[in-house]
Amino acid sequence: MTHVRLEQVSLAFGQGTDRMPALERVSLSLRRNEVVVVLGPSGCGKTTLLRLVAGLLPPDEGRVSVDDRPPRPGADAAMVFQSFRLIPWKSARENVAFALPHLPRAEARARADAYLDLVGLSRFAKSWPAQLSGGMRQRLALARALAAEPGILLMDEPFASLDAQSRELMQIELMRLMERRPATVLFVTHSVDEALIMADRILLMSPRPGRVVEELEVPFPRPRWEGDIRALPLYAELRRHLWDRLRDMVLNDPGSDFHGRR
Ligand SMILES: Nc1ncnc2c1ncn2[C@@H]1O[C@H](COP(=O)(O)OP(=O)(O)OP(=O)(O)O)[C@@H](O)[C@H]1O
Repeated sequence: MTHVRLEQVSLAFGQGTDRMPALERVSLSLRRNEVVVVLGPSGCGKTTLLRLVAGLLPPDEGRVSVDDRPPRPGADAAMVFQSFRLIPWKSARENVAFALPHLPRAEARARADAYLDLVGLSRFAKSWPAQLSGGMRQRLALARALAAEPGILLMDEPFASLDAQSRELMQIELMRLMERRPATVLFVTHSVDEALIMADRILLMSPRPGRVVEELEVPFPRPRWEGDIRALPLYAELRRHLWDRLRDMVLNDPGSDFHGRR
């Protein structure tokens, strides 16, 4: 049942007296096909956490495992970034096919087309990234990640650079995609609303060093795009609670620009 596990993971960056702990004794487990959102202020180690799960960084202490084995970089998980990271001189189809180097070319193109169709970009297979809107580029980045058919999707503030409307539409799009192609999702955001809309479970992290300070099951039924869960009294209550905790963390963090401001 447990897909991803971190046990007492600590990690520091830098050397000697400049050494700074980024994560301290972080333990968590993700169930298969669960959507877990990591919410926390800047610098609390959210991106570092994703890189550990991807197997791109080894922990200094503790253990990271995927299906009880060390994570295999590039094989267990695919990442989606805020900055899209598309190749500007390749078409949409080629951008997706590029993520499938192990497949024969014709098969990679066919798989790319299937995933472009899944995210509603079939008509734009031959377009360059620069010809697409921000929301379309993010859908393309999502198609590229999904085309590798990963068991784990690691999403680093994927919708943060989109306008408010595209962001809400992409949240719904991702939820719909996850119903058709389930994956274990670890999703990083600064947005309390995004966390409450997307998550089965929210992990709240504190900064310097990053620790998981609270775990919250999000009880709203799915699908969440039918009706507006934001109108529910429980939504307002959870939102308030998360905001209060985030604000206190930032105001009490000597490393924050907002330290001490009330
Ligand atoms: N390669 C690195 N070398 C040195 N320090 C690093 C490195 N990567 C991260 N850090 C430091 O580790 C801490 C955690 O960084 P991380 O990027 O994981 O935080 P984050 O929560 O994702 O931040 P943000 O919300 O601002 O993106 C920060 O203090 C950061 O400066």
